Amino acid sequence: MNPFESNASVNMQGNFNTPNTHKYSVILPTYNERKNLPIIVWLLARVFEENQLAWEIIVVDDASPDGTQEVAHQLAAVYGQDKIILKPRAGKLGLGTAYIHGLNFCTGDFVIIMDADFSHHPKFIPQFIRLQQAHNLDIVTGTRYSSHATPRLSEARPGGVHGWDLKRKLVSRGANFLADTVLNPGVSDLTGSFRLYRLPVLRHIITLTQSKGYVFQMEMMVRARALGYSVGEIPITFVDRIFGQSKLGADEIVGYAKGVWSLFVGV
Ligand SMILES: Nc1nc2c(ncn2[C@@H]2O[C@H](COP(=O)(O)OP(=O)(O)O[C@H]3O[C@H](CO)[C@@H](O)[C@H](O)[C@@H]3O)[C@@H](O)[C@H]2O)c(=O)[nH]1
Ligand SMILES: [Mg+2]
Repeated sequence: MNPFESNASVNMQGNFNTPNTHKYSVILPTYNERKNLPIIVWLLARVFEENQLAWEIIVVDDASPDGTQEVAHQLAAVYGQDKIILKPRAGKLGLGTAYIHGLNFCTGDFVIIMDADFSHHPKFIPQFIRLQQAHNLDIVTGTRYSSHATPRLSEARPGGVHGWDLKRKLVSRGANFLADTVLNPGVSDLTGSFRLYRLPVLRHIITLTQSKGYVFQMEMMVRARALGYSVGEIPITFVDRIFGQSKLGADEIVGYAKGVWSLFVGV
């Protein structure tokens, strides 16, 4: 292992050694996240400021009836219009297209996509960034499972899930098992959506991706691997939301199986 790599992994938990002049854009898709948005924004701002990183958050709200957008406006007034950028849509158009929409407004060098309900804790972001920098990666993905990446690009400990019932755990495991077996992209958490992308890489993959809903994450990763982009994995603990409800329904599960099938036929 060269000294640069060993250095980088030793410092995975600490502060950055050299000034990081990159800018990080977070795309936060929201649907009825009025109670969660202020806290996730506060946590994100703290992580970025503590690590002296340039940042912005693009909130893509799909006309949430609970008043999420009013909260986003208030947050923009507090943190600055250049930091909290609300880019709403007229109705609930799905998670995949929310990322596509948000990406149009990102001005960073890297894009982080994550959920707004604390299932993806911002505390993991510095680890994503360190792994990306240590190996000049195109993508770093959070994993709730045991990493499939080479040990160099991951960590031995597995991630985890808290707060899901057995049915939801089986749906997630089954979805990953199905795509892993049929498409074999070599990434352990295909359905997870806590990821860091190099901006042009995300733009490239997103133009090829056809899915609209939750299946989007899986299709993005399968396409990234097929295109030869480098992917590292960071174990994360996914904690189910406290406020509000998941928007994953039976139609999304059917859409997922269809997505695996069309990639199998087409990739
Ligand atoms: N703008 C927009 N946002 C949406 C939509 N649907 C969901 N969201 C937002 O997307 C995030 C995730 O939605 P949840 O409803 O909380 O998803 P989940 O069931 O917890 O699913 C999680 O795990 C899945 C895999 O196991 C992931 O595929 C999914 O992305 C998410 O991480 C939340 O911030 C939610 O407000 C939509 O149609 N439009
Ligand atoms: Mg959730």
